[in-house]
Amino acid sequence: MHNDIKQVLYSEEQIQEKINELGEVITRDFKGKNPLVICVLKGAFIFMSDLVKKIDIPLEIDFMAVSSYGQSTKSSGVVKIIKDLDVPVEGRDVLIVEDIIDSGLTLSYLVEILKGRNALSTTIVTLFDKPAGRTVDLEVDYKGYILPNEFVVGYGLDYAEKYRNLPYLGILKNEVYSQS
Ligand SMILES: O=P(O)(O)OC[C@H]1O[C@H](OP(=O)(O)OP(=O)(O)O)[C@H](O)[C@@H]1O
Ligand code: HPA
Ligand SMILES: [Mg+2]
Repeated sequence: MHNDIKQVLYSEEQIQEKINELGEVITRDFKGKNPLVICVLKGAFIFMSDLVKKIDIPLEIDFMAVSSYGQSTKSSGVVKIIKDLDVPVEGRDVLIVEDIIDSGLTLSYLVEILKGRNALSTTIVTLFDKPAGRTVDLEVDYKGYILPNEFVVGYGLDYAEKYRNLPYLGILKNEVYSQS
């Protein structure tokens, strides 16, 4: 285990099991459709790559980079688009792939943008959900694990851009925050 981590919440194996389950359900629910699967960068990049391998229907992928946390453990409340999609979403069934939903601000903003561009449908899949952090109403279609109200890192999630490469999800030691 990394020296800055005080507790592992979900191991690599547990995460893969959950992704297998999510992939099966999504495969069943999207049969006959050709969804555009959107990865919300950066955090969702590992989940996206593991999940699409478990979705057994034709699909296309695209990427959008947004950021609201910066170097902090609290959302700035302002969601910035850093990279937009390459393809139009008009008339498409869109599946948005997110690593974590906390306040809900990032996704409520994204869903509004995609609806404004006339997506046929918008569906959300998140690997982790922190319902206690929510400040806006958001309907989430598929959730992996429900988390306690703690700042977590690993499996794509960062603190100040670090720890994304940890293969598990963990909680940082308190002194890591106080040092920065
Ligand atoms: O529900 P919210 O409170 O909006 O939080 C969730 C969002 O915050 C994180 O992204 P961040 O803005 O840190 O960018 P990153 O993915 O590049 O780390 C995470 O990856 C989600 O996209
Ligand atoms: N960890 C990392 N990034 C995040 C979190 C978290 O707990 N919540 C929202 N973005
Ligand atoms: Mg982040």
